Amino acid sequence: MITTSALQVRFGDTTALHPLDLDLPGERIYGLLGRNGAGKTTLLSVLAGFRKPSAGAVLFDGAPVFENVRSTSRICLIRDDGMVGDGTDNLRDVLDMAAMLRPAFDSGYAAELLDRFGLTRKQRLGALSRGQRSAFAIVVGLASRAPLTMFDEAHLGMDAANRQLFHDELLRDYLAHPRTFVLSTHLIEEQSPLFEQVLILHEGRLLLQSDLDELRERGVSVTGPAQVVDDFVYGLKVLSERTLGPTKQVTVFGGLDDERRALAGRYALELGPVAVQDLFIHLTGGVP
Ligand SMILES: Nc1ncnc2c1ncn2[C@@H]1O[C@H](COP(=O)(O)OP(=O)(O)OP(=O)(O)O)[C@@H](O)[C@H]1O
Repeated sequence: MITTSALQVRFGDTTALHPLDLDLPGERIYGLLGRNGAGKTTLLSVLAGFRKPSAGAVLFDGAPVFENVRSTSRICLIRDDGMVGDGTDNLRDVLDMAAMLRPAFDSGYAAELLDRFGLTRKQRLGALSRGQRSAFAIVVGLASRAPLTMFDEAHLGMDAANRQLFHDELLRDYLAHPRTFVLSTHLIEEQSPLFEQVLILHEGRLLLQSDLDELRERGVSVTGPAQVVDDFVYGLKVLSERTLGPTKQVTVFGGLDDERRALAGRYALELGPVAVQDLFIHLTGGVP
């Protein structure tokens, strides 16, 4: 369980995090979303004990995090630069070091993942491509089996197949070894199926904490013949529209009452869950 109380981070005149009270029960997968500069990296850094808060507290399973080795050995933050060691180290050295520092590190699992990402232990960290560096950082993050594992845009540069492998492995290993994951991402549609809960930070404040299912019920997608859809959504709050030939899909904010649902049935319109990305853009102020 992670708890923050009145957690604040300031950089000179900039307040990156306004007093923040969070309660994140353990053994869940959290998605951390926010526009550029919203405070995601700052939050993850203080949760991991990399940075001292300007005020307030962070507790992991009831114990403070900053300068507390007992807590930090159980927390793993993979940063967006993917640098999990010194550039001159080869991957074997980095894995050996991680195994030494992290009580739950599984070297066999790391070897298996390394192989699946097409990496070898002899490669030098500094000589990996951007996507390979991210893949290696993910190997370290997953094999650490840290009770709190956080990935800050860890997929940067990875191709679609490797991102899929990351998502599949994360889910598989989470089910086999339940622990808490926090994933910060801008790939909202791609990663949201992984999330049990979504946190949205906006301008250094927690705008929303919601189960994914509840979030998706905040809107509806309506699909059908363009003119029928336009008539149906008249007067509703439209978040986005997509047209494909004669077919149109419109995302509306808010639920539909029984009368409107019956009407949709009568006109054979297809109703579906809302795209999290559409909601996110709406909730964080729309397209500039
Ligand atoms: N070292 C720093 N010195 C000064 N200001 C900083 C520093 N790090 C972050 N900030 C500021 O704090 C705010 C939050 O930054 P942060 O990196 O946490 O955002 P983010 O949500 O991770 O953004 P992005 O999605 O662009 O990575 C921004 O206004 C940023 O300019």
